[in-house]
This record gives sequence, structure tokens and C-alpha cells, in this order.
Amino acid sequence: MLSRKELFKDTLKKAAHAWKRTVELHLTEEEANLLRLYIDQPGYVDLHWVMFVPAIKGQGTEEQQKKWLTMAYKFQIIGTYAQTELGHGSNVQGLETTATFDPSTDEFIMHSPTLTSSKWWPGGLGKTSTHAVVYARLITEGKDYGIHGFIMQLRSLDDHSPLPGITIGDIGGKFGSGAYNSMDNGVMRLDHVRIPRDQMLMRLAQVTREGKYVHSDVPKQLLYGTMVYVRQTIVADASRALSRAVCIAVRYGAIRKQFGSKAGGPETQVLNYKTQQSRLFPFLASAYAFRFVGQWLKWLYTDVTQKLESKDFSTLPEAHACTAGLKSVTTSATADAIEECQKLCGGHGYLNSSGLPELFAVNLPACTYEGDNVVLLLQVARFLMKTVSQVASGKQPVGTTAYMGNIQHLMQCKSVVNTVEDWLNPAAIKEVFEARALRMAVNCAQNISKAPSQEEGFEAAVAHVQLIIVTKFIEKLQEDILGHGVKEQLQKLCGIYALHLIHKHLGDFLSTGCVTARQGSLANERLGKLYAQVRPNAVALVDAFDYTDHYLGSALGRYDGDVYSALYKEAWKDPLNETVVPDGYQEHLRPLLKQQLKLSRL
Ligand SMILES: CCCCCCCCCC/C=C\CCCC(=O)SCCNC(=O)CCNC(=O)[C@H](O)C(C)(C)COP(=O)(O)OP(=O)(O)OC[C@H]1O[C@@H](n2cnc3c(N)ncnc32)[C@H](O)[C@@H]1OP(=O)(O)O
Ligand SMILES: Cc1cc2nc3c(=O)[nH]c(=O)nc-3n(C[C@H](O)[C@H](O)[C@H](O)COP(=O)(O)OP(=O)(O)OC[C@H]3O[C@@H](n4cnc5c(N)ncnc54)[C@H](O)[C@@H]3O)c2cc1C
Repeated sequence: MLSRKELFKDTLKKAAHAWKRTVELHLTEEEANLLRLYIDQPGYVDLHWVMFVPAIKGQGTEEQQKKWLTMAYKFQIIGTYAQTELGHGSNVQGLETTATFDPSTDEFIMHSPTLTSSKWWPGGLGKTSTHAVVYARLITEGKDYGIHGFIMQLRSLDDHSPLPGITIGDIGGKFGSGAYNSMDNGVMRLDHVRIPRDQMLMRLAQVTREGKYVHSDVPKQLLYGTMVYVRQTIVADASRALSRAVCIAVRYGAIRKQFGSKAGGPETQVLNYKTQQSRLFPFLASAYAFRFVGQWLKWLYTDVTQKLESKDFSTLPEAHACTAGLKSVTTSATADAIEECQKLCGGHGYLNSSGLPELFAVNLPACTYEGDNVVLLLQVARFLMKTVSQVASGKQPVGTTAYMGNIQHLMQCKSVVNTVEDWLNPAAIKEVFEARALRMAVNCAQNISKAPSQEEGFEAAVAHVQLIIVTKFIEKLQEDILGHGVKEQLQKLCGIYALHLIHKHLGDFLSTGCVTARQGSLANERLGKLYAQVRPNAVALVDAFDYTDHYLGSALGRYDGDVYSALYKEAWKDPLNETVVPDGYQEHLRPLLKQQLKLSRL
């Protein structure tokens, strides 16, 4: 119910209070992250911690880190990540902002040469940030060396006014009434703003006092390292958002009753309808699947970071492909699922008090930020095409593409599934996913060799990423899992996750010859049985996410199931209900009614 201005101020207040508590309670970095997570309102601090600090850590020299991170960690400065421009987002190489070195003063001149080069979107830039890592084309000795990162002070640390040459503001209201409107995504134009040479982030490359450009011995892709880090965190966000939506829809489905009353008895819980289960339980399974793959991705990221520290860059391409692919597949699936959960809750799901509209609005942009999902999947396709060609020349693939080394078998194998029960076998499931992914990648590589195209391989990339998710779920179930019967429930969810994908993408599985039509229909039959088996534990499986009512923010998803009184109470809180007769009655309603009454009497 807050206006944009009130909402923004509320975010400032919460962020300041959270920081105060962080200091008072001596919270660790992890605990402070959790505190921000549960505040659950996008704000400038997200960009400060999730992008500004990591960008300096990844791209700054030790000296630069010491100087800037010391201030950033104490919130003496507030930073953002200013990469995207009005005319260029996905294509980072196309950015237009320039950083021209002036050897006479030992400074860079930061400039926005065109309207389209205005920085546009950075969170916190509009009204809050005092500093930013700004991405700009480095020009020295008359040559353009492409995009590099620069630390810039944007606002005075005394009175917060923009520094000379900097025009800065908010880009305006966004989708939904709350959601990202709490964030001051900003626009910024630079008019020949001078910064010292040592504010270029110099871990990847340096400009000497004389203006010479010098490469470091690290790959230039590390410039994109912050995005790899954030994409990894977004997978965990997607799993959390999806589990919230599913928790609301499952709990409500157990309360809501429609039709099916026998002899005057109670109606049927909508969760008992097979159609409801077949729409909802794949999301329940996906929420668990994304959580497990998110945990694995965090491990992969930590591993690649350790390797980078010892100058081993060999796993960087895989880390890029995995973070890009998983960010893309999980956020797209989550946005679609939240929208569907609204429909699964019927009309009440459309009310703000269900919590679903806000959840949808706040998670929808994850399909776009940190890399448009299609653009990122095309990066995965590019990685797969390279791997296929390496396999063809005898190189053994490793990591998530190791299965491609089994090319002889996977290109011609036939699924062993013969009965409904055979679809319980994780090895049989994994084999068809591997065969589908490999065959699609090889087909794509053949098509590209005939008619090269940047856009080929999107579907092959999706198949590969889904294989990763299925594989990581299966691997999770090989670990010890505490709790009586928990593993059995997770096995059922794993089956649902994999088999619903076979159902959804049956065209791919059939056209690549990985399963027959009969095997496809056996998979559907198995799926129906799994839904019925999961039903008795569905509520427990969402209770297990352990969300408080406060965090869930939903009248429909309440733990105690007292849905109707909650909806009723929430309705009365609406400002429209502050008066019995609405504002506007005297000016617009009354004259209309009176006039019509008069006319009818004539
Ligand atoms: C805990 C608290 C909770 C709080 C929650 C916070 C949640 C956080 C969310 C915060 C909210 C919003 C933040 C949003 C921030 C942003 O959106 S920042 C802007 C993001 N922008 C993008 O993502 C742009 C996407 N575009 C790109 O990444 C590149 O332009 C693209 C990769 C598409 C193309 O790069 P190019 O260099 O132009 O071209 P290529 O020829 O394709 O690539 C060259 C080679 O580089 C390899 N590559 C590309 N990217 C990477 C990478 N990231 N890492 C490693 N390697 C990479 C690529 O594979 C090529 O390799 P090859 O030549 O094939 O060997
Ligand atoms: C809420 C939010 C917060 C953000 N925060 C930040 C921030 O803090 N800092 C920052 O720098 N940026 C930020 N961004 C910007 C964000 O990173 C970009 O919007 C994103 O990278 C997508 O780029 P774009 O907007 O240029 O989309 P475009 O690339 O213009 O995409 C438009 C359409 O074209 C398609 N398309 C583009 N290229 C191709 C291709 N090669 N092949 C096929 N189809 C293609 C896309 O799939 C899409 O459908 C934010 C954005 C949002 C929405």
C-alpha cells in the first residue's frame, strides 16, 4: 500500500537498521546475508554486497582491494555495478561509455558520448550509491582496448549531491506495485569526468604512467567474473522463490474444497484432484531439484575460485556454462511456476494477500537481469559445440560434459525401459537424458557445419542443463539422508522431476530416438502413480521448507490453514475500506445516479 517514495524510504530504513544490528550483534558475513535475505525487499545493499564488493575482489589488485574494500566493508561508501546502458545490455562488448587516458594529468576521462551510452538499470545508482564500478571502453595512446572496470565516486560523501559532470537519477516505476519499486535502479550520464589512473581495476590489465596498455597473465574473461558469481547465487534465489510459491499452493490446495460432495458430506480438497497434482507436483519436485543443484553449483563456484587463485583457469569455461545455463533454466521455470501457482489457487491467488503477485513480480526480472535467459543459453550452446568438436578430435571431456565421452554408446543406445516400474531406475532415467542431450548437441553441430548460425543450439542447451539438474538430484540421493522415510520421499520427487520433463519434452526424446512412444506412455503412467504416492506427504514436504508465516506473507499459505479468516481480515485493511462511502461519491457517483433517476421519471 506504500507509494513509491514511501517504499523507497522504507527500504533505506530497513537497510540502515539491518546494518546497525549486524554491527551490534557482530554477525558473520553469512549471518548478515541471511538477515538481508529475510528482509526480503530489493534494495541498494544487494548491489553493494552482491556485485560491487565482488567486482573489486575479482578485478582489483591487492592494493586496490585494501583501499576500497576496507571502506566498503564498513559502509563508509555504498557501491553499485554500472555496466548496462540505455542502448546496450546483453552485448557487453557493445558498451559505449569511454575511459580515455590523459597522460598529462595521469587521469582517465570518463564520458558518455551518446544518449544510448547513458548507464541505465544499475540498482542503487538512482538515489543511493556513492560509488560504482563503471564499465567503459579503455582508450589509451589513441587505441580502443575494449571494456574494463573503473571505480568512480558518484556523490559527495558530505551532502550526497552528484559530483561535477555527473547527471544521475532514477529510471522510473517498474512492473507491479511493490517488487523492484523499492530499488532505485538508475540512469547516469558522464560529462568528461576525471578520475585518477589507479581507479582502473588493474588485476586483468594495467595502464602504465606513460599510458602503455599491459595485459596480465589472467584470461580476459575474468572481467565477467562478477556475473558468474551472481548467476550462481541466483539459482539458490530461484529455488527459494519457487518453494515459497509451491508452499502457498500446496497448503491452500489442502484447505480449498470444490465439488465431489457425496450424500451431503464435505466437498473434495482440490489437492486431491489428479489435474491439480499433475500441474503442482512437478513444481514441488523442481523446488527440491533446484535447491540441490544450487548447492552443487555453490561447490563448483568455490572450487573454480580456489583454482583461479592458484592460476589454474582450466575449469572457467565449464563454470561459465553451468552458471549461465542453470541461472537461465531455473529462473525461467520459477517465473512460469509462480504464475501457474496463482491459477492453481483460483481467484484468491490473484489477490495481493495471497503473496503470489508480489512473488511473481519480484522474481520475473531474474529471467532478464544478470544476462537474458536466451542469450545465456546460447552461451551454453557455444560451449557444447566446442565440446562436441573436441570429442570428435579425440579429447576426453570432463565435468558436466564427461557423458559426451561415451559417444559410441549414447548415439545408438535404446532405452531399457519395458515396464512402468523400470522408470524407477535412476540409471535408466539418466541414460535417456544423456542420450537426448548428446544427440541434440551433435545434430546441432552438424546443422551449424552446414549453415553456421549464432542462434542454433538453444534446445540442445536446455537438454544439457536439464541433464545436469537430473544428475545432481540422483547424486544427492546417493548420500546419507537423515530422517525416517525422507530419502524415499525425495526419490519420488526425483522421479517426478525427471519424468515430467520427459512428458513435457517428449518430442525431443522421440525425435532423437531416445525413447519410443510406448516408453513415453509408460513414463506418464509412472508419473501418475508417483503423484498419488506423494499426495499424503505433500503438505509435510512444503512444511519442510520451514518458512514462517511472516516470511511467506500469504493469507492462503498460512501454516495453521485458517485461510478464510485471514483473507477476510486482509480485505478490511485495504485503504478503500477506510470509509464506508468512497471518496468520489459526491463528485462523480451521486450526480450520475441522481441524473439517471430523474431521466427515468420523465
Ligand atoms: C544473499 C542476499 C540475498 C539478496 C539477493 C540478491 C540477489 C542478487 C540479484 C541482484 C539483482 C539484480 C542484479 C542484476 C545485475 C545485472 O544485471 S548486471 C548486468 C548483467 N549483464 C549481463 O549479464 C550481460 C550478459 N552478456 C554477457 O555476459 C556477454 O556479453 C556475453 C557472454 C553474452 C557475450 O560475451 P562476448 O565477450 O561479447 O562474446 P563471446 O564471444 O560470446 O565470448 C567470448 C568468450 O568468453 C567466454 N565467456 C563469456 N562470458 C564468460 C564468463 N562470464 N566467464 C567465463 N567465460 C566467459 C565465452 O564462452 C567465449 O569463450 P570462447 O571464445 O568460446 O572460448
Ligand atoms: C530489475 C533489473 C535490475 C538490473 N540491475 C542491473 C544492475 O544492477 N547493473 C547493470 O549493469 N544492469 C542491470 N540490469 C540490466 C540487465 O542486466 C539487462 O537488462 C540484461 O542484461 C538484458 O539486457 P537487455 O535489457 O539489453 O536485453 P536485450 O538484449 O535488449 O534483449 C531483448 C530481447 O532480445 C533477445 N536477444 C538479445 N540478444 C540476442 C541474441 N544474440 N540472440 C537471440 N536473441 C537475443 C533477448 O532474448 C530478449 O528477448 C538490470 C535489469 C533489471 C530488469
